[in-house]
Amino acid sequence: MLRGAAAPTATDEQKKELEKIELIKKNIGLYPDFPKAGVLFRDTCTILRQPNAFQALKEVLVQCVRVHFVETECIGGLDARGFLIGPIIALELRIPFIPIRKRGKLPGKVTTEEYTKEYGKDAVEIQDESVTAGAKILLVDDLLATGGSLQASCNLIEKCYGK
Ligand SMILES: O=P(O)(O)OC[C@H]1O[C@H](OP(=O)(O)OP(=O)(O)O)[C@H](O)[C@@H]1O
Ligand SMILES: Nc1ncnc2[nH]cnc12
Repeated sequence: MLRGAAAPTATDEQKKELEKIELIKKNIGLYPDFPKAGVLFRDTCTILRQPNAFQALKEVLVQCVRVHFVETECIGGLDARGFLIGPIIALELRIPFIPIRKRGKLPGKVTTEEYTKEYGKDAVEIQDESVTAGAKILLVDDLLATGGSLQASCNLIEKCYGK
């Protein structure tokens, strides 16, 4: 910024976006010591009880994909809470939604990846037939803690030759 120039002000569009983000944040439930001592559990499902907040979430995420992830060809969602958010984005963008599930839930030929999370171990799976080689898949979930679930899901996509 030039010395003496006025500080840039947010456009009306940006202000609306920030209001939506505030509304979303306000509607996330906080539960200390769940499911075990020392974990602050952020309950994103509380957003779904407030249609205005849920609508704002959809709009913010769809806009984010349109602006920042323009090459997206598929949305991949993580079990279970990524299934609440991913499909509404995919439908709005008219692109496929691919579920990444916990071990043992998907039929047919699957690829598996094990990982460690904030409070335990787990494994995720994807149906091999759901990934076209080279497809650009944007992964969606409600929350990052250690990042283990998301990293494992990225590994899965790469094992199946997706991007
Ligand atoms: O970044 P991480 O440490 O991997 O943690 C984040 C993940 O943990 C939660 O899911 P969880 O595995 O508890 O499953 P759920 O959605 O079925 O409750 C959350 O919805 C993310 O998927
Ligand atoms: N802190 C947290 N809140 C909600 N879900 C979680 N999954 C892993 N860590 C979590």
